[in-house]
Amino acid sequence: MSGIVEVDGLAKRYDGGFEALKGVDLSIREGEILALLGPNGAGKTTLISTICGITVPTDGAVRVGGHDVVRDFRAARRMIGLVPQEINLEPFEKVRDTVAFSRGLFGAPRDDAKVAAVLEALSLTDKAGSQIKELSGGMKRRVLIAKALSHDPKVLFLDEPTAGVDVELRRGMWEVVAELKRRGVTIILTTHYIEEAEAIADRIAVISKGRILLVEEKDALMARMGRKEMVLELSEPLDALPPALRASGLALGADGSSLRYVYDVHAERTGITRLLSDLQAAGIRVRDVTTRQSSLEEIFTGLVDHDAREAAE
Ligand SMILES: Nc1ncnc2c1ncn2[C@@H]1O[C@H](COP(=O)(O)OP(=O)(O)OP(=O)(O)O)[C@@H](O)[C@H]1O
Repeated sequence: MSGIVEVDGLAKRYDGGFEALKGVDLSIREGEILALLGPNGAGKTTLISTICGITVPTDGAVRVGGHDVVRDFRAARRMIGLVPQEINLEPFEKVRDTVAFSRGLFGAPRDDAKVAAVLEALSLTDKAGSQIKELSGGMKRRVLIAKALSHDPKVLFLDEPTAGVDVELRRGMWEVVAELKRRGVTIILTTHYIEEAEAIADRIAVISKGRILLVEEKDALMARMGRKEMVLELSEPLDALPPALRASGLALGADGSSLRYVYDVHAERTGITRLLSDLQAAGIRVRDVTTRQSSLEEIFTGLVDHDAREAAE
């Protein structure tokens, strides 16, 4: 089944020779929330603006709802809403008017009920008659989304929707995104905040240096992350692991003063109880125990670092 957005072999070389995208393939499913994670300069904005038909690719193609974004720009663009990172609103304009104006830009006929419905979806009904300058930062961001939704797009792109906002506003924005998904909008968001991807995305794509390194269901990724590492600091260092403990999955640290055990937190049996009694039986005394969970952050950093090392070789 083809996705609502199909990206095939997309490449972008800017004037001056810099290759911002090096053959990106991506299929975005209707109704999903896809988070695009990547370090600065990875190509996130270039990818989004190429999908939106604002940047012209050097190679490859993008189809949105079956329309080629270059050859059939207008039809493709009508299906897309784009929320920029910067707040670029006219301070004296009224909320209702700015949303209605955006709709007009797409050649959509005037439709007050539609504008009212969009404002309602973003909890801006009370502010419809307010001037932009009267709004808080969080409300202004919601107005940007309302403008992007004014022509009823099927796919919404959010470029860093919560960059530089406080935790409370960020959570408010996540609720807005969840509500839009419930209303059937497909959402692609770029973010630097890994916990943001963790909180709201159905799938996660990691991009680095113009290439997609991974696209995976968040739940599958979380299951992969469901591994924990337990470190046992020993009262007395060991020269080697006693034979009775060799099959236990324990690894002795380089200086012999700690043991490491990796287990799956979701497993019915983690093996910890057994391990502790085996240690006691072997006469090994433990001074301290710490556990740590591998996080999406580590998976992400590991992927990007590995990519950087390969590039350097
Ligand atoms: N118009 C341009 N001309 C030349 N190079 C460009 C142009 N626009 C972007 N680049 C370069 O392409 C690379 C990718 O930029 P892009 O903005 O797509 O990255 P990004 O992942 O969105 O980064 P950030 O998270 O910092 O916004 C960067 O190295 C950038 O300097």
